[in-house]
Amino acid sequence: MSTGGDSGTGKGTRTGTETGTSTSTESSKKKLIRRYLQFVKPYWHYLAAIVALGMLQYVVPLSSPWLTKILIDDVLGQSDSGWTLKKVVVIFASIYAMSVVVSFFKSLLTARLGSQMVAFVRRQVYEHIQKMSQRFYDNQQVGGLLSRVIHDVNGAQNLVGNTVINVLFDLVMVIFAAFFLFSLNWHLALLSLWLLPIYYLSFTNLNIRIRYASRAVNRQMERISGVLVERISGMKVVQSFNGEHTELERFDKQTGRHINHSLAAQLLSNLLGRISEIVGHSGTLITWAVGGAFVLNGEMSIGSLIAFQAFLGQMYGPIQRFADVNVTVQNAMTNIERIFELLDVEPDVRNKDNALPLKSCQGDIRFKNVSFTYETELPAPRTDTVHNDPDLVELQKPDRSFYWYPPKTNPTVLPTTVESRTALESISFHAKPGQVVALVGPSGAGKSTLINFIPRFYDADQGSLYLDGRDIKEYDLHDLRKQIAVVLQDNILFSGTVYDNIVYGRPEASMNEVIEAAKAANAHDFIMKWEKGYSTVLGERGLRLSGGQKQRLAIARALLKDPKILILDEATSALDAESEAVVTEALDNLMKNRTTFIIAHRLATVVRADIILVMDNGHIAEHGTHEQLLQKGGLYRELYEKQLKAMRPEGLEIAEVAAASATATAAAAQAQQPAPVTV
Ligand SMILES: Nc1ncnc2c1ncn2[C@@H]1O[C@H](COP(=O)(O)OP(=O)(O)OP(=O)(O)O)[C@@H](O)[C@H]1O
Repeated sequence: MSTGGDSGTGKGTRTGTETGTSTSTESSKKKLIRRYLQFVKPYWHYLAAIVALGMLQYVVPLSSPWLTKILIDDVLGQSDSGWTLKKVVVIFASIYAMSVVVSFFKSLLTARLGSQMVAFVRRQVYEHIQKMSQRFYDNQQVGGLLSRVIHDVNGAQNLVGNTVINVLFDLVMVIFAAFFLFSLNWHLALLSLWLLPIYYLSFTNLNIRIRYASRAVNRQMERISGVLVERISGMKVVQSFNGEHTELERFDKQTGRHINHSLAAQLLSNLLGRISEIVGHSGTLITWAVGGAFVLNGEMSIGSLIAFQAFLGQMYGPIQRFADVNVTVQNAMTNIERIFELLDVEPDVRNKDNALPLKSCQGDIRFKNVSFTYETELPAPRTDTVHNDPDLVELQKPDRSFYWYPPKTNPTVLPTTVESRTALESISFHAKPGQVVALVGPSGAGKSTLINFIPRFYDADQGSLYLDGRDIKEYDLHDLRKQIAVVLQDNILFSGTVYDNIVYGRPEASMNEVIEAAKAANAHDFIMKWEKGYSTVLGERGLRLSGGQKQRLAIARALLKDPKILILDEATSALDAESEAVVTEALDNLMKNRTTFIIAHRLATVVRADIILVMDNGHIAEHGTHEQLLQKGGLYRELYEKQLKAMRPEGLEIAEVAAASATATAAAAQAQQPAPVTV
């Protein structure tokens, strides 16, 4: 076991690997925003229109103080400047009307920009995670991933949401307001704005803490969804062990932490808002006191003072609004960080640049010195808590010093440990086209791991795999997988109709081909017994079907694909005798003329296999045909006798069971002469 990671110095050191959603090396806020803008780029025309409308919208707050000044000094003060009450009111009315129309369209476009961008980003994230190998999924909780695809993508949208965009316009207005303030009375402007640097320092120093709290909020949300998805899918286990109370307690604890982090962010933001309020009020007080004195001394007109106050409001108003929406902004920034963290993880099973197309193949498979180690990345156990709770809060905090400059807010890397487990060591064998390779051996021996290399669910750490004499990594991954069908023990059927599930094997297949495949898989008859036949809708993961029915649909799906290579986890143990017979027949149909790798559970399969690989502790302990291995008297014979013993009815000797089993499989065995084993 080795440890890695960073204990929270704020330096993102790990780059993307598939062992986890490691932290992006993109560090600065600017880079983050620049990357984020790539998401906005396809919708630049919306953005341009929003900016144009935003500019128009600010005609109201910018022109109102001037018009008010004119109203007070020129119209009500009855100067002879040519302004009339009617003129001023008409201009006010036109500006207000324009503002309403502009606001309407701006909100409409902002909403459109947000929702289209969300769909675009979500698609990119989904496309990316589909490219990931199993190594990536080994280290992920489904709910955690969901949280990124749904929650973080939604949050990231807030950066182009109405409130935030308004704040950006507000900031532009601050510049205009400052200009008008200085042009009205620069002495007063300097006096009323001197508190701004204090606000800036408070802002930068509180902001980093808000960002850290937001990160903790999002990570905690990821944990909550991870556990929720796991527990909801395993509700049967929860209920059967009366685990509801414990689960609720855990949920309360997790959501409690989420609330605490959210409240911390809110509190900090609130504090910032109030500091900005104090600064704003102080500016206003100074203006009334000093500006009032100026008016009394005749150095300033009443209209100018009122206009000055209005512009000052437009200066401090946006600053305060920004402090208030800062939580949303910081949260959106951490959502974006988390999306990039995911997008930066490079898939470790990739297509070569000039990969060979593979239209058809013979199905000749050779493993040469293949070794593999699983690496599981886990959160480092905490040592500083009483309960050592695995999903406990963040360790990362900004260091405590007060910054006299804007502090860096690089994402931190959570400390992790990597557990390594060698699953296969130096595996070599050769399966000729059409041969059946049976994998037998004790639990945990490495049988499932071995078959995962053929469709490249994983790539071997050492050694190579050859298909028709070429390294499989040279072939186009998509083409390679077209040649292979996988039927697993726990076959997953998707929500949809029976037809949808079978045609998934080859989407361009005709209805007749689907029916033929279902017939060969012994599934047609039970499908036709249902009122809606092939249009019957299956529940999530095909829950409405029995184990045998599910398996036969999965076999039909594989048959429709018509692959040259077949991978089977032959699970018939859960089936009753009748189902086993029909599933066995379906499997036999499926295996015809294909190179088949089968994790064999039934004696009949093992006996008939061309090559039996007896796996033990990541090695091939023995190999050969059934007879050869029996004669050898090693691990295979031991396993074989154990299985016979388990099958033995009361009072029957092992030899008699073996004879019965041999008779049962004799016909099939005769049809298929064992081929010489080449290992
Ligand atoms: N995703 C994984 N991450 C870490 N270790 C794993 C993973 N999958 C399997 N292992 C480990 O690799 C070893 C081989 O497992 P594998 O599933 O290949 O065995 P198996 O022979 O198929 O067992 P079984 O017959 O019980 O299914 C075991 O020690 C197992 O704990």
